[in-house]
Amino acid sequence: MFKVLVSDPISDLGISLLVEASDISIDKKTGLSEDELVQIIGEYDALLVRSQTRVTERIMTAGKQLKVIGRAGVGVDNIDLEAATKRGIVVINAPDGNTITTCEHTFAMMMALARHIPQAYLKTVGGEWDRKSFVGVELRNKVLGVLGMGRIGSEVAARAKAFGMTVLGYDPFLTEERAEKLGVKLASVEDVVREADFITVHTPLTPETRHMIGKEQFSRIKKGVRIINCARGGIIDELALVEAIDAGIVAGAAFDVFEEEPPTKEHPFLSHPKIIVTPHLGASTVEAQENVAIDVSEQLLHILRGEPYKNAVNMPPVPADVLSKLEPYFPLGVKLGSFAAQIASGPVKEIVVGCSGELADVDTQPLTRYIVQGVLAHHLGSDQVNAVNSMHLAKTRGVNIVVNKSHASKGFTNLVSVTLRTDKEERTVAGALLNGFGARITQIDQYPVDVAPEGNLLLISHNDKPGIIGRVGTLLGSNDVNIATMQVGRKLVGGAAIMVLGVDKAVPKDVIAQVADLTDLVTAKEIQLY
Ligand SMILES: NC(=O)c1ccc[n+]([C@@H]2O[C@H](COP(=O)([O-])OP(=O)(O)OC[C@H]3O[C@@H](n4cnc5c(N)ncnc54)[C@H](O)[C@@H]3O)[C@@H](O)[C@H]2O)c1
Ligand SMILES: O=C(O)[C@H](O)COP(=O)(O)O
Repeated sequence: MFKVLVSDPISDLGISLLVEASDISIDKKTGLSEDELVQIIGEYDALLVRSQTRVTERIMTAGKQLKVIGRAGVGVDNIDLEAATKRGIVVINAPDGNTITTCEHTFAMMMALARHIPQAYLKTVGGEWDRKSFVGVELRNKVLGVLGMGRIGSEVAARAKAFGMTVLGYDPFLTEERAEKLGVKLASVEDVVREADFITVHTPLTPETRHMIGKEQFSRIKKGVRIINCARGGIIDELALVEAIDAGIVAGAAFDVFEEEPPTKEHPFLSHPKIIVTPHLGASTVEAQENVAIDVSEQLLHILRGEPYKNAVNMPPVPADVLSKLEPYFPLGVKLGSFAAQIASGPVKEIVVGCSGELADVDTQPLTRYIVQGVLAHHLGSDQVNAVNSMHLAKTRGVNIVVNKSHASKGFTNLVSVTLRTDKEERTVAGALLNGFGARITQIDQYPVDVAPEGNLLLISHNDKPGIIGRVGTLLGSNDVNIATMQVGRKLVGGAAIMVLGVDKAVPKDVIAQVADLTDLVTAKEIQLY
């Protein structure tokens, strides 16, 4: 008999599959503290949660029998994935079940914002008949900017067209062809900021999307814009937004999510007349809750019964003999993928994985999964992509995967390479494991290099002229950026060259811009590998 603990409010109908299973016993105990969960988790084989329960390492350590954590919903930012993976606990989610519901909530918020419905309701039930203060705007003929064109963003775009809106879409994986299919104009964040009358965000919260609409964007944003966030708190800078509304730049905002949930009573959104809020209700419909609970219950049963399953967001099973040969290359694969994703511009269309040397004789499919994970995680969020779901995600986003194998490995025992083909360019990174030195990046595009793939790196392309290294060093030094390592690579004396600097901390964006402005510099790009 497997014991399942349900620790958040989850649809009864959705989990009826579990309730009716003869080999499952279910306990529902919601609203428990971490201490209370630690006390009881030891007797359970599975834990079923939404976003309220924070599944910490402490809880997992106490969960000696725990085999699976099921998230009835999309985001797994409340679950310590690393701790789960370390303990071999499979984490599964239900990414599709609440897409439509959240899309519809986005429209509910957009229309409530356009027509001041919450404010008008409050006055009316308070006994006032105020028909002057709440003149709204139509959606028809307005420009909607959608940042994040994944599951929810694409559904929002489709419905916006029915309202007669022009949709500008931005997503690192959105190609011209897909945009055309969706009836969306492919745009940049900058286009959206300058042109949109309504902006809605549908990305995960990642280092890249954090404050993607912040002070800087508000300084250029179209006057009178209205902003909606039904994705994750923190994608829009909350304080900068309040300032922009108070300055008369932004007309209003509708938020379902907050940087800190629940927000404190003093949070400026809660008393602002032009901001409407809901308490993270995006996924809260009868239908969505049934869908996600059914999805996650089905998978949970498969895992407990030792059957194949989908949507695991953490650990992939790899056969022991393959694992022993490939495992040392997994972290290198993720970093090569991430490095390539960070230097390539434009939507990725194809990932070409090269495995040469002794690896040519091994089934390198698991390694490919890690490389693809590295590429996708940069854009989709590291909590959403892992070696189990990376190939599936690449497929659903129309990214083609090609694997080339060869015994010729340029003097290395094994050489792993990643080439990204985008709409705009082709970029290559290769690496190897060197005896006594660990993982190294051995090639960036056509340049041979020797770089440890870790921490903050600065990749500079420049003309091979005397004095350039000194100018870069002086500029970074004067901005308190310490250079820990340096590598230069070139093909021809005096020709195009690259410089890879390892720096002790993240380099501020304005300093990178100053580096890029130096004479004989072509491009400067920061890469973070953790
Ligand atoms: N409010 C709620 O209750 C609720 C409900 C469901 C989902 N969500 C959240 O909504 C978000 C979207 O969910 P989804 O199911 O559509 O996810 P998804 O993975 O299908 O889509 C996210 C998209 O964001 C894109 N993206 C990543 N970085 C980007 C960037 N810098 N700029 C532009 N786009 C970028 C990705 O390429 C991807 O296509 C997630 O954060 C999810 O957790 C919230
Ligand atoms: O990521 C999600 O699925 C949503 O944020 C919904 O979260 P919830 O299940 O707590 O409503």
